[in-house]
Amino acid sequence: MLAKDEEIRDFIQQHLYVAALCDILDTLGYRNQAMHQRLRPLLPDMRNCGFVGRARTVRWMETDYIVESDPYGLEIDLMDDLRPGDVVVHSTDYSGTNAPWGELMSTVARRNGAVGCVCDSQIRDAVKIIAMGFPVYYAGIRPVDSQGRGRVMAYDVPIRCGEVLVNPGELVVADFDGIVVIPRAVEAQVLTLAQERVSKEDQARRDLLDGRSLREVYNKYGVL
Ligand SMILES: O=C([O-])CC(=O)C(=O)O
Ligand SMILES: [Mg+2]
Repeated sequence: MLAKDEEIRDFIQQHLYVAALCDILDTLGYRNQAMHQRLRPLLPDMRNCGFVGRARTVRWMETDYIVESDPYGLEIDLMDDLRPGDVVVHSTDYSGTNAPWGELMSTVARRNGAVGCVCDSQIRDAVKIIAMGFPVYYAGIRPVDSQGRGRVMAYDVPIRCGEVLVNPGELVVADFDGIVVIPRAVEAQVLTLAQERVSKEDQARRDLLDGRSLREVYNKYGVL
């Protein structure tokens, strides 16, 4: 991530959360930016299971053969090309035939500075990834290698993951509630509006604890 991106990441981590970002995207007409609820965090610490980073997208294709000359192909090239602040985002594997993410992928990703992975497919080496503390969101756990089952057709291309179209470089924010993808065109606007939203929620919470009715508080701040 660039210095500016590091500031964005710190700002989101300190002040925002996924639900607030989703509400702001709703108001801007982007109502389908939250990934499907099948994608859940692997890390058991619900306060520290997420991440903020930029999408490195991976488009998979199911296969039933091994390419003997280079069984992993572009999958290896992408991993070696990861940079600080990246989030690896794998396209959906509805059949769940393949586990492209595991402990070694987590190891190289972290070493290269990547902050997380969304694998809308299977993962393996789950206990070892938890021990490492690398944030992964996954659709299932299954101990089968990708070799001969799936192949990366391209990376850094638009993909579908968790029923959301993800473009390379888009901001991906994950916490215990789930994962949201913020389109580039509205990124700055979303961050500003989400901050206002959070401060309204803070005021609403205070008023509720002071004994005001939900109707009164909702009428005053317009947030829920
Ligand atoms: O082999 C794979 O693709 C996944 C895996 O086990 C690892 O990353 O350690
Ligand atoms: Mg492994």
